[in-house]
Amino acid sequence: MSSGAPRGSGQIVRLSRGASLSDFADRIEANPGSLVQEMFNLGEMVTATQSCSDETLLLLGEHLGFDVQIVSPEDEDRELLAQFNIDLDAEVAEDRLVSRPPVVTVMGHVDHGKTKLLDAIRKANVVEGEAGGITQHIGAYQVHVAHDGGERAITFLDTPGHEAFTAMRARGAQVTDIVILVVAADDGVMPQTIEALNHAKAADVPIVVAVNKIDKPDANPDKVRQQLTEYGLVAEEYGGDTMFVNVAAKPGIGVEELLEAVILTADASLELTAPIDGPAQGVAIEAHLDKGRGAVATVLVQKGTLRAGDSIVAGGAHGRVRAMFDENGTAVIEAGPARPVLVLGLTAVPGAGDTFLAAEDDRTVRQIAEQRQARRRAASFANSRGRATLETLMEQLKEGEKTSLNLVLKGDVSGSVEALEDALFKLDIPEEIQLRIIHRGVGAITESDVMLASASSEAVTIIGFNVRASNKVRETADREGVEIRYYTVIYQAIEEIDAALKGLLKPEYEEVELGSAEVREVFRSSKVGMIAGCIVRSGLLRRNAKARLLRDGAVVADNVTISSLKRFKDDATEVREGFECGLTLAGYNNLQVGDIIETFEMREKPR
Ligand SMILES: Nc1nc2c(ncn2[C@@H]2O[C@H](COP(=O)(O)OP(=O)(O)OP(=O)(O)O)[C@@H](O)[C@H]2O)c(=O)[nH]1
Repeated sequence: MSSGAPRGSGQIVRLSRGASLSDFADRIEANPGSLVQEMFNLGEMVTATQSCSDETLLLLGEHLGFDVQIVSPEDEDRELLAQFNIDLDAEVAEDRLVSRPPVVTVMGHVDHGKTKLLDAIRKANVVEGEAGGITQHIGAYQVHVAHDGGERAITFLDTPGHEAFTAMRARGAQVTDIVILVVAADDGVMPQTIEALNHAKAADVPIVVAVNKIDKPDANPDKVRQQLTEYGLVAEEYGGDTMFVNVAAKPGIGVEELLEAVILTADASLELTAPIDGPAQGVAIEAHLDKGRGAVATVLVQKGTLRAGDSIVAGGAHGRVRAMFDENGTAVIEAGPARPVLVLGLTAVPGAGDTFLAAEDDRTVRQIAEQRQARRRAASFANSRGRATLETLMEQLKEGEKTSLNLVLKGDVSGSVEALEDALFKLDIPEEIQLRIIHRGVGAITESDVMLASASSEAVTIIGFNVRASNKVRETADREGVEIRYYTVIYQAIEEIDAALKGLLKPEYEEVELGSAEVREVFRSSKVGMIAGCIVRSGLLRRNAKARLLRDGAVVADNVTISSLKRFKDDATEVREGFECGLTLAGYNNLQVGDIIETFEMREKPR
């Protein structure tokens, strides 16, 4: 059956990855309907505006006699940069290369000690002797270790876990050189150990195994070595080529040996060099909007040197580097390869995994950013055309065809939102359920998020990852019947959403908010540390209750306890709305005026 679609004789048709039949029709000056008909004849039901797989586009091209070439987003970006005479992959003369530190990501099963290990490594920054200095979380940090009579640097990405790793890879950013796979010696190899290992293998990244918690009485480090041989990781002492190091992150045992193993692995299997001169290139690791400082992004320089004052573009954001800081909050004026720095001066928040580069002038970076934004808008428009609209979805729901879980994702940094989204789409979702992310963003949960959710359908849940909603927004949510759930651990969010999807969600405890207070004054006491003078804004505060601390709508401390509570000079067990009080938080000593203290209790949830 002929449908009137034109036939080619081998002409090249370039299509963006995920193009629709309509896009294809545009290129060959055909009627989109004719291509739908052709696909139907080939046995596939595809609508004109739906985003197509590579296979579909290639199949149709072959059938019609066109040489379809699918252009990946990375290729498109290369072509865009070429217009500005920028070539990210330009060959650099051997004598212009310098060796650079390895970049390491820590992965492993939940609770096996990734975070503790990252902390221990930070503290073991032996050469610079920064002990006592307070390092800030900027998404990455560098340590210096003594090696072979000299000094070597190692860069750590300090968002542990493979979610962030895969989210970056999904954007085409290959950042990690070495993976430290943490396995708790008392627990052994667990499902996420294998997952992490597979991610590292898929990315062709060498692994160093940190056998952790060897201080525990039931630790069995040899068993870990044995278990991992089944997955192709054979310890050197067993004749293999993977370095295993016994550590105990909590008391800080074996950290130097582990760092030594990282250096040895880098030297044995990688040639880590990069040009140090020329405009900087690299990857944005995480970014967020700061009330006072605007867009704040941590970038990892991969080539060249980034300098204060440089014009840069990161994803669709551009600007001039107003100031740069390292993980100790110290201002830096230049950053070479493998150096992570926090950058101020971008006009917008880039995504985690977005490439960044410095260019000649403001105009170039602005034009690159604008073109990227335009391309993204076009791509997301194409996607939304392909997806069912909310109306069609609601019709389906009414007809009982499909159930859907609609989510709005809000997080403190773009990396966490992406990691969450990525992990969500990897869930094994029952067929009759649709999972939709109707909106995602960085920052506190706002009135407009709630309105968006309530306008959509009944089944919208807002997920706050390390961010909260203000009392006012919460009231709106209650009124509109919009559910808001808060998480601080990706794994936990995923687990609960997974359970919700499968209709199994029956948490035994729920958080019941007691009240909130605003910090009006802070003072230090040599005896009890930091005291906050507060006014209770809603509900009540109770001594020994759990609390979390919010600053500009973001959670800065969670799960702390109100350790003392006073009205004037007297100890109080409770202080109610409208009253002033003084309090201290156990485990948190950096209170600031304007901070909001939210307190809550865990209560058994009625079934
Ligand atoms: N005894 C002992 N406990 C440890 C050690 N390392 C970590 N822990 C404990 O193990 C628990 C989990 O450690 P984390 O560092 O939070 O583990 P994680 O892998 O980052 O966990 P997730 O973020 O939940 O995936 C904490 O209670 C730590 O105190 C260790 O070397 N020895």
